[in-house]
Amino acid sequence: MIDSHSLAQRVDAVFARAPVIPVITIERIEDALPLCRALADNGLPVLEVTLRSACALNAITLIARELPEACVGAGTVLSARDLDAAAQAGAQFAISPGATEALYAAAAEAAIPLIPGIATAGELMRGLELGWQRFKFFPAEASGGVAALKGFAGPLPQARFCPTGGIDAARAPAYLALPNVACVGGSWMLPPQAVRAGDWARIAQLAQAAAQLAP
Ligand SMILES: O=C(O)C(=O)C[C@H](O)[C@H](O)COP(=O)(O)O
Repeated sequence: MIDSHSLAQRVDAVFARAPVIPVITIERIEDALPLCRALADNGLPVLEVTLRSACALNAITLIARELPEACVGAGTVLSARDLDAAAQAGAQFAISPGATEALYAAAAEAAIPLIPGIATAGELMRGLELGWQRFKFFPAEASGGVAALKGFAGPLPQARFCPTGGIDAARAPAYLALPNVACVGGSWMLPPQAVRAGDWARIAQLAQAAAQLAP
């Protein structure tokens, strides 16, 4: 059985560091440090590096070693194997778009906290039943957005969320104003053309604006 209170505290310590968690897919390992520096040095120290590219685990290792002031986590954690690989690589937390029984079972034994994804009240109830209280709400906009989170707060007030999916600078403040939202995730500060061009100044500027978002 997991220690529900301490798990929530560990996740809250991550969530408290910034209002926005950038969701980063690193296609070229040489981008990892300059890209993550542009984010971390401009107010976004919590980084979700998705396991969606070949170099993702190497990027996590590099960021964990070279940017100790950042807090790097693994995103797109879909299985027990992904969770183990993320922890081995040096990720400080793991985050998933959804959750399965196998993933919850592995997470109960893992060295790093898992932030499971939920989109419905039933999925949320299952996570709460297993002792989780902090979740990713994904895909946020498509799953009812701010109204859905307001709905969860009535019967299930102990749950707090990092909504992600379809959120941008314009939509983020309405989420951040909700009492059951700790922070939001998104990729809007990483326009693909800026990443491809290595335009770290542009990313730094968007990161600064995101870091200033608050309810
Ligand atoms: O890879 C995962 O684990 C995901 O859950 C997907 C990401 O969270 C979204 O791709 C980010 O959302 P956007 O800001 O809409 O780009």
